[in-house]
Amino acid sequence: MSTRACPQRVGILTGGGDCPGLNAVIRAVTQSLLRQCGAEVIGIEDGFAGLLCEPARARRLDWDAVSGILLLGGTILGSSNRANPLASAQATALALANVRRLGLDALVVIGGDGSMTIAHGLAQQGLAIVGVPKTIDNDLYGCERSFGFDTAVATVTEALERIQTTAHSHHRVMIVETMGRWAGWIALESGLAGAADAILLPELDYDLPTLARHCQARLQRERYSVICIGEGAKAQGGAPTLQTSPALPADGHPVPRLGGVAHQLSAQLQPLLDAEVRATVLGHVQRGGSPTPFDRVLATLYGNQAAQLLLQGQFGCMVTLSGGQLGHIALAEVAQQQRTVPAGHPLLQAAQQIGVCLGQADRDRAHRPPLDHP
Ligand SMILES: Nc1ncnc2c1ncn2[C@@H]1O[C@H](COP(=O)(O)OP(=O)(O)OP(=O)(O)O)[C@@H](O)[C@H]1O
Ligand SMILES: O=P(O)(O)OC[C@H]1O[C@](O)(CO)[C@@H](O)[C@@H]1O
Ligand SMILES: [Mg+2]
Repeated sequence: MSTRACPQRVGILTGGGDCPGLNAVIRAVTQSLLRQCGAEVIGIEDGFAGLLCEPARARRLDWDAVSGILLLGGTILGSSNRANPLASAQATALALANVRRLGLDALVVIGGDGSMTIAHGLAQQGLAIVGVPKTIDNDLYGCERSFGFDTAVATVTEALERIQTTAHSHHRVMIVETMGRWAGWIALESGLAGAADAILLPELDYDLPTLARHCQARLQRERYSVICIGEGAKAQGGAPTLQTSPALPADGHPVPRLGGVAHQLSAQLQPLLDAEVRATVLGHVQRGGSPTPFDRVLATLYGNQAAQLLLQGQFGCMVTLSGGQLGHIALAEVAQQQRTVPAGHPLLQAAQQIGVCLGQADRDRAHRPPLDHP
């Protein structure tokens, strides 16, 4: 982290997959800077893709530009989860040249782990950067809550509630697949909130016979079952379910595209159960729509905190929430890291203790109720 004089012309971009609350951050950064030091705020369009255009695609953000956007989902600036200024020396040079041409003396990068890795690389080249932790996946190192996660959990929870009633009516086993890449936070929290009988995470490879026994026991008691599975989950000894990605641009960094594990699991489970199995992949609906009140507040706090760091001349860092307190962490610590669900996390313990199947043979069998359980 470094300290310099307070910047007068600040760029802001949104990188990675969009998520609810991006506009709330853009608004808070802009309003805070305009009000506190009259800095000019320049919005870069489509994330790092806009910074890699000749000329860069950017526009000025004033009070009017950010008025009324707090409630809006998505990002008024656009985003890209494919462009990468670190992919080649030419791309890095172009990004740095564009920052100079735009006259920016600092840049706010609102993004996830990939965007923070890029931000760190650019900071190492001398750019004054402050990061803001964005992602529905909640997988950013050093930060206990990224904005967007709460809204995604609310959306998945509502979906699980709806799936419960149709599962009950048709006496089916219903599998609901969430996003989250290699972190199971969305599946875990929404699975608990939406009363899933089994929660399967990328962090805990599931044992198919254990899961089948759990569902079968549940079918005999309740005649239906709901499984919530994170897209990065896999069976013990199996491989993650990947989609074919469209061709990347020449300067792109390949990020595997997940999705479809619910259909794999459905095919694995069906022969083992006495009920029909169905799969629902929730997909991008989890990223859309207006942020929850919690995410509006969190995103506003994060945006304002980013502005305060800029005003203090604190760069090369990302805003954080830790122990419920706002703070910041060096980008060097965040880059190339992911925050997955650790073994023994209190939510895992609680889930297992109340009888939710996590697909783990020994633990779940020890607590499996007898088939004639009332
Ligand atoms: N390990 C990495 N090193 C360098 N660049 C990366 C890395 N991982 C991802 N990127 C690049 O970062 C950009 C955004 O990555 P990614 O799609 O993971 O989004 P993100 O910012 O992490 O947000 P989210 O994961 O919430 O969508 C992409 O351009 C990708 O090429
Ligand atoms: O928009 P795309 O490229 O399909 O990305 C989907 C991925 O982005 C996220 O929504 C956010 O990182 C992941 O949960 C998901 O795997
Ligand atoms: Mg990411």
